Amino acid sequence: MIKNDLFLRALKGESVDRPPVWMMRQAGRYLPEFMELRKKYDFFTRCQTPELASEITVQPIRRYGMDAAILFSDILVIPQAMDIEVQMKPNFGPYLPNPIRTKEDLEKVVVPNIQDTLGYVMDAITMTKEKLNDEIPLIGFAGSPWTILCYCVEGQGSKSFDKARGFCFTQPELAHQLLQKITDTTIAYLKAKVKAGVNSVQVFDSWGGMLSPTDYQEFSWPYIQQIVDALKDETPVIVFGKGCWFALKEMATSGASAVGVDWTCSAKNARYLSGGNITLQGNFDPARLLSPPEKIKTMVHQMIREFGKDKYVVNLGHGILPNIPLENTKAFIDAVKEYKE
Ligand SMILES: Cc1c2[nH]c(c1CCC(=O)O)Cc1[nH]c(c(CCC(=O)O)c1C)Cc1[nH]c(c(CCC(=O)O)c1C)Cc1[nH]c(c(C)c1CCC(=O)O)C2
Repeated sequence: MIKNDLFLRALKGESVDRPPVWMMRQAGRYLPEFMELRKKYDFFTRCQTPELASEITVQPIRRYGMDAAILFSDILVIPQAMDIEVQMKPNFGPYLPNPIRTKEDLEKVVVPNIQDTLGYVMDAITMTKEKLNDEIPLIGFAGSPWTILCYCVEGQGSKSFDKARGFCFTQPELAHQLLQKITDTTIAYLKAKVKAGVNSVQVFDSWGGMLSPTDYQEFSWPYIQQIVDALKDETPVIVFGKGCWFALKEMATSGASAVGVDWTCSAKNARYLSGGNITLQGNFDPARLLSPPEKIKTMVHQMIREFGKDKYVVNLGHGILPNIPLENTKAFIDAVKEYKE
């Protein structure tokens, strides 16, 4: 039994005294204690060593006391497990030297055995659960199949993922085959995470907003729906799509427990588009955390009033930026804890 279950109650839609709070990318580069470990170990060593991954996961909790922890890992461990080489290059980001562009490339992509390839993630979950000692829930995550395809085809990060989108329109059959392989792997992966002890999972469709609303319905949404269908009876599922306000209705009626929104969609509009009944999560502009702490508190209280304290999880609209002062993050979290109707 988890002592602080605010987050899980909000996902169930129960009434709470104040909404729960966590931050996307809360285990990250804005924390000096994270930067210390980053000096000593490269990115995938940090992901693959359960002692390090679990330590990094609890670092922000120790400092700020969020209402949920998110396991330190990356969405790109999935392509890695599928035999696609992924490097994390300093000052560059993800780099996949052999991107998937042809039928031959696709044939080499495997749907792996999860325990053999990603067993280290399950070990990190076990170790993190011990460290958290049932104080707060632990969130597991995966990228959406479309967002993973973006990296697999583009071979690196991009502002618009032109090659990935081009692949879908020039070779749609291959695109669907790749999306299905990623989906099958992701479902098995998330089920293993639940078995290992995570209390909820979030699907990050970080690049869903690169697609037109019509193409989203072909290349992204059906695969996320498969994941929700496969997981929803085992754990609460959160679907977050960056720039995907147009899909809020599908998301809200998919069987997911909550839907994440970014800051380009107002609370009012998000409630309207999602039908008004589902738990929403978001959507503070990450750059707003550069405001003075007192201002942050005012803005957070305003945001809670706009979303309403119930059926709401306070979060950023995307990941925290590396240059956010520590006291500003503290102001964000404290503002939620101090909130009173
Ligand atoms: C698109 C995406 C990726 N990874 C992720 C996404 C989806 C969420 C989002 O859109 O922000 C998800 C992710 N990546 C990481 C987490 C950890 C858990 C958390 O605190 O939220 C999560 C949930 C750690 C990480 N993943 C990465 C870092 C920074 C690199 C480092 O620590 O050396 C961290 C803390 C590396 C990464 N990983 C990825 C990129 C583009 C980069 C490099 C860009 C950058 O530097 O920010 C891919």
